[in-house]
Amino acid sequence: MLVVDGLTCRFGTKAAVDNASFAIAPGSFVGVIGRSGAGKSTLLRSINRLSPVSSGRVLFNDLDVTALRGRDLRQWRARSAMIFQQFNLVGRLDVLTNVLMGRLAEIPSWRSLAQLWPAEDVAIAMSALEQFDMASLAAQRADQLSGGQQQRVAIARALVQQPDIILADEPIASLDPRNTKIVMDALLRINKHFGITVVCNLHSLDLARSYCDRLIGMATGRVVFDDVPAALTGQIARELYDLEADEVMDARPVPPAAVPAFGEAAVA
Ligand SMILES: Nc1ncnc2c1ncn2[C@@H]1O[C@H](COP(=O)(O)OP(=O)(O)OP(=O)(O)O)[C@@H](O)[C@H]1O
Repeated sequence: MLVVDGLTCRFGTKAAVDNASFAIAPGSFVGVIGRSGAGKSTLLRSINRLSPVSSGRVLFNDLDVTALRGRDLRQWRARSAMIFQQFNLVGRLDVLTNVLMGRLAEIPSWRSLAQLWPAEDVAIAMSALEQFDMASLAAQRADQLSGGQQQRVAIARALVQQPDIILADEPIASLDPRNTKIVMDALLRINKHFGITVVCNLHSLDLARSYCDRLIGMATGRVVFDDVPAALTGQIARELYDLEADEVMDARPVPPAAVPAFGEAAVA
């Protein structure tokens, strides 16, 4: 169970996250929604401890995440894998090595510096790539891939961390509709097949309603909505986005997300 308890993250006098509290049960697929600047990224980054916490706590089971330092903090960052909008791959390295980076917390640094990856880790990384139809591209430089392919490599890297939770910070913001679906389906498969909790910042309400089993709505740093997608009325959406409801609630929802089996993703 992930518990966010009175979490506040300040930048100067501005509270990017303001007294946020909620609990997320294992295996959930939670969407964090809200307009630009609402505090979604800061919330995810503070759970991973990439952004500093001003007050309040993040707890994971018995672990006080906010109090972690040094090696314990590094281990938490491996257990709470981040996926970023801009993929954050090392472009000059091949795909397999990028995925193996997800194993860094498990192996001595001299081995990774010398790129002496244990055979078992190579097998884990290749298996992750296979699950996203990316194994044939293992030797290719990461910067030669399309955006959708790069994000699948980033998801494979997150998966080999064997995380308890994946924190995806607008993972589809730079992708076209086809790759958006491929990447969201990949996150859904990880969630349903491995039971890994996914918390995903999304701009699109339609995607959030299609893929998530719960939505947390933020406005000016505060949690102002926390419920199942069906409870998100046009009125609440209008308040969240400060727009006319029909501007944010598409009348044609994205087709419901059936959970695709591994290996079904098309190579983009
Ligand atoms: N490192 C920082 N230094 C100063 N202010 C910051 C920093 N990071 C975020 N902020 C501010 O905190 C607020 C929340 O930003 P955040 O990026 O968390 O929002 P968001 O909902 O993720 O927005 P977007 O959807 O545009 O990414 C914004 O006003 C932003 O300018």
